Amino acid sequence: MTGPVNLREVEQAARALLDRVRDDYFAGGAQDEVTVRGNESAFARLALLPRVLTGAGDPSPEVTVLGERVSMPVLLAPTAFHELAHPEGERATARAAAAAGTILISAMLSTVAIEDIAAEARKVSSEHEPPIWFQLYLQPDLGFTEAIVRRAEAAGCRALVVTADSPALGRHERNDRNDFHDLPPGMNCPNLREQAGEVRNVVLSPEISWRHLEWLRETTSLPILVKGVLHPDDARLAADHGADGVIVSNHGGRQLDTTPPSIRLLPRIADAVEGRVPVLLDGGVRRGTDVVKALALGARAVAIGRPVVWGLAYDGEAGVTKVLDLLRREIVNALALCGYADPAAVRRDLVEEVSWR
Ligand SMILES: Cc1cc2nc3c(=O)[nH]c(=O)nc-3n(C[C@H](O)[C@H](O)[C@H](O)COP(=O)(O)O)c2cc1C
Ligand SMILES: CCCCCCC(=O)C(=O)O
Repeated sequence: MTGPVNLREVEQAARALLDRVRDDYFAGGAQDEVTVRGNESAFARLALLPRVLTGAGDPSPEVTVLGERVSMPVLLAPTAFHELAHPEGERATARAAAAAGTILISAMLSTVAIEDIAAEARKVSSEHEPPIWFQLYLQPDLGFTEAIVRRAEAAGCRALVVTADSPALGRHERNDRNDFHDLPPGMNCPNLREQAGEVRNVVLSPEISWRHLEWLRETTSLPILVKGVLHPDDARLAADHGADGVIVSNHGGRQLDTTPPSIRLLPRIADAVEGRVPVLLDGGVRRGTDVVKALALGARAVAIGRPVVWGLAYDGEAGVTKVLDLLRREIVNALALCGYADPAAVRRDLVEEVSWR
């Protein structure tokens, strides 16, 4: 294998290529970045306790998420502004996700229109429609929210992911230091056509509530997932309000700093929803063993954010493909070493708190 052999090496290679302002935007988090660091280090504080002589056979990492058969329990988390990482932006990401056979959660704040992202993904396979979900910041202007939902539906998106952890923007001191508050000239967000493509016209409002989710439930027949759930009661409320899934996420430590690492909250949330809806997780996933730990603790699948943009910055479509390929191989290897063939069969007793550190 030439080039990076794991996601950390892709990160290093990408970050060496990015200028300071873009690197800070992608890598950074809120305030002291306690949660950014915690998301990753929490995985290392969980140990794997493998079973032996299970005769499980060759692992297949395929899973089903909301009725979607995907090649592995890893989705691409929504991340904004891919043209900051590579000139092809979300076009390259969409092709890599489609080729890898997994779900791209396309950000509302993409630098390529959702129609063009979907068209790009379709170029990869004429046999089946590549699965794309659309991430939404619910806007107080429901007319605008409805218009963008209709665009996502018409583009063929198969689920909506409502980001619920953003009643305000987290305080990113790196961006303040770099005076980075807007996209560079020539870049915009074409999903915000009615808002002149301007990010500054997006409203992150503390008035958004469960009532808005109810409104969305009545407005669309697409499955809805609520992303950014950290409290078990909110996971229950999401299911009560008609959500079809929850994503345990602290936004990669970019919103409220000092929230717990998402993997720490996963078991409580899985217990709270009692199997009513699938639970997904993102934040700090960098290894196949991280994925297997999340499965054991109750996730149907995980999503990765920064590794995708780092893959994109490293080598465009090929870089994202590399990230997904590396992770897929690691998952197969981790499953085999743990004594499992089927990701859906992984049980909670595979994971233990580290007590020897
Ligand atoms: C550069 C960047 C941009 C992001 N943009 C969005 C976004 O537009 N909408 C959203 O819901 N989450 C966004 N996120 C959060 C991710 O969806 C995800 O929760 C987080 O990146 C997972 O952590 P990880 O980067 O450690 O994998 C963004 C994250 C990053 C790093
Ligand atoms: C005014 C909205 C800015 C959101 C930026 C995208 C995001 O969620 C992130 O960078 O994190």
